[in-house]
Amino acid sequence: MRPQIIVLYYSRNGGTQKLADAIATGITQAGGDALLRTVAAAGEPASARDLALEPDELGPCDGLVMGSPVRFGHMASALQQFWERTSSVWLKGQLQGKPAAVFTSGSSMHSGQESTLLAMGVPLLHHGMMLCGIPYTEPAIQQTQSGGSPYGASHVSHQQQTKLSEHEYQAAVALGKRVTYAATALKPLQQQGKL
Ligand SMILES: Cc1cc2nc3c(=O)[nH]c(=O)nc-3n(C[C@H](O)[C@H](O)[C@H](O)COP(=O)(O)O)c2cc1C
Repeated sequence: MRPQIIVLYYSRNGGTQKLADAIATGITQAGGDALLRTVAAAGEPASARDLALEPDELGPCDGLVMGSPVRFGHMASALQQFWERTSSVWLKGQLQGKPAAVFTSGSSMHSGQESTLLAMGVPLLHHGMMLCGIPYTEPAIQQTQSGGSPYGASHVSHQQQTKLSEHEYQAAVALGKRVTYAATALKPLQQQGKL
């Protein structure tokens, strides 16, 4: 069976959603199925395109990639609130030993992308997930003049520009592939409870 990878994101203006789509492309190219899911923020309409993720969908997945806009150097509260609904998943260890990765969109350089990426990894580590970054052997990480980092995929949106640069796109595709290959490789050990 093809690895089922959840791409969970929140996006108000579309930049983070563009990264989610590039990551989904990488997942598909690596032989997996990308399940694009979102969360609704209080006072905002639900996504017209992707379903809202419910915690009970986490158990069957083989990996998860999570993305958020930068919100004062941190992830959006809608995503934090989602993780606060996952205690039963955590108690059963349903994400333990599965690969994960993170991505973000922020309006300018040096204004919180790295702190947001690192903060998003924290709940995933609490769930026992195996966090993947993007290695420096990926040319886009070496060459980018905007987003893309060893901590995860990213986009610099400057005045709400949602179009990804070529390097941002390539880094996001590479991250989707890496999580999918990791899910394929880890699944036997994960199912035996060795991770
Ligand atoms: C409340 C708020 C706080 C924000 N804080 C930051 C920030 O700390 N650093 C930054 O680069 N952008 C910040 N932004 C801008 C968004 O992160 C940026 O526009 C992002 O690309 C939006 O992603 P989206 O297109 O997926 O909605 C903030 C935006 C809002 C509304």
